[in-house]
Amino acid sequence: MPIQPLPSGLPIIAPRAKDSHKGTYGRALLVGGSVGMPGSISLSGQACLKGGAGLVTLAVPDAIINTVANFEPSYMTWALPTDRSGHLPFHAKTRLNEKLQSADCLAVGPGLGQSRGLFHLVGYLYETFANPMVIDADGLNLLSQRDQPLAGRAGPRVVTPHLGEFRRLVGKPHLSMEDARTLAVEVAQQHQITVVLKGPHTLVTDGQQQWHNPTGNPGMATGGTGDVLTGLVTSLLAQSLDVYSAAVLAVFLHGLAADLAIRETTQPGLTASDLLSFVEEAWRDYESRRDHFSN
Ligand SMILES: NC(=O)C1=CN([C@@H]2O[C@H](COP(=O)(O)OP(=O)(O)OC[C@H]3O[C@@H](n4cnc5c(N)ncnc54)[C@H](O)[C@@H]3O)[C@@H](O)[C@H]2O)[C@@H](O)CC1
Ligand SMILES: Nc1ncnc2c1ncn2[C@@H]1O[C@H](COP(=O)(O)OP(=O)(O)O)[C@@H](O)[C@H]1O
Ligand SMILES: [Mg+2]
Repeated sequence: MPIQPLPSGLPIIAPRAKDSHKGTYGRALLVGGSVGMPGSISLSGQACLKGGAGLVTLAVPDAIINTVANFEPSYMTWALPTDRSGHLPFHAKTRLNEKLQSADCLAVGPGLGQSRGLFHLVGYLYETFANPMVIDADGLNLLSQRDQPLAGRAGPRVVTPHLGEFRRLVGKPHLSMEDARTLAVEVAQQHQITVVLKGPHTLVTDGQQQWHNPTGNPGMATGGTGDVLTGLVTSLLAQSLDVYSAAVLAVFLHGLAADLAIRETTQPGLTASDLLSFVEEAWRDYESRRDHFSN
């Protein structure tokens, strides 16, 4: 089959400069995890590495730090306190602040769980972190509990809800996917953020532009695939893409990885870990199509 061009509107990343080093590709900090959910933040961290970030640090409750560290030697970990319910307490922000100062970008949410302390912690990060930030999963559920969930951002923001999370964010429990896609554009425009409304043909919008993703398949309907996407978006933010471009390219590569994966696995058999291992194939496909049509 002839090589297909990349879809128009897809961000094109230049090949790596020969003299580049890990500092060139950014420092990403990911906050998440709780007792019982160490896996999701690890999936995000591994995806952040596979996406090409230079340095990846996972800030997690100290009760799960050994488990999280044992999943993957290539990221660093940063221990935060654990409260009696197995979550990060609000006062974790003191130790978190030490790492936030050197973070080029931040992701918050995978496996975080929910508590009063976390409600305040996530709101604090949303309103004070000046660099780009991705909010996913319980990070979104916690923002949803605020009077004005998406108001007061301190820097560029990407939110990555599935339909259930989007319904909570906008306070409309019965919203259809079709109406959610329309409302997502309005929400993005109102708050000047990027919204990634996940599902078949994920929508990415910053209120002005829209991307309807052509890649992906129902094999992705399995726990943890969204956590992988969070890591990929964060990775591209670390590499200095703007929030909209980072979201579009991450969503495209994520779906492409799944499309390549099911040639070798099956849709029912696809796991989030399999998806991770096909991110490299997705990069290879992207680079070969980019290079083929670059002249
Ligand atoms: N390995 C792990 O530790 C995993 C942990 N996870 C964490 O579990 C926590 C809860 O995440 P959930 O997504 O399960 O939370 P939700 O409370 O949003 O549960 C999902 C539910 O929402 C409903 N829903 C409606 N429309 C949907 C749509 N389009 N896509 C998906 N669900 C839809 C479904 O009925 C589904 O049962 C998060 O912190 C998340 O990061 C999950 O990511 C799964 C993997
Ligand atoms: N039927 C489908 N077709 C294409 N992509 C899908 C389908 N179902 C789920 N996905 C994708 O899988 C991911 C699921 O994310 P999410 O629901 O947050 O999972 P989790 O929280 O378990 O990690 C999203 O990127 C979504 O677009
Ligand atoms: Mg999710």
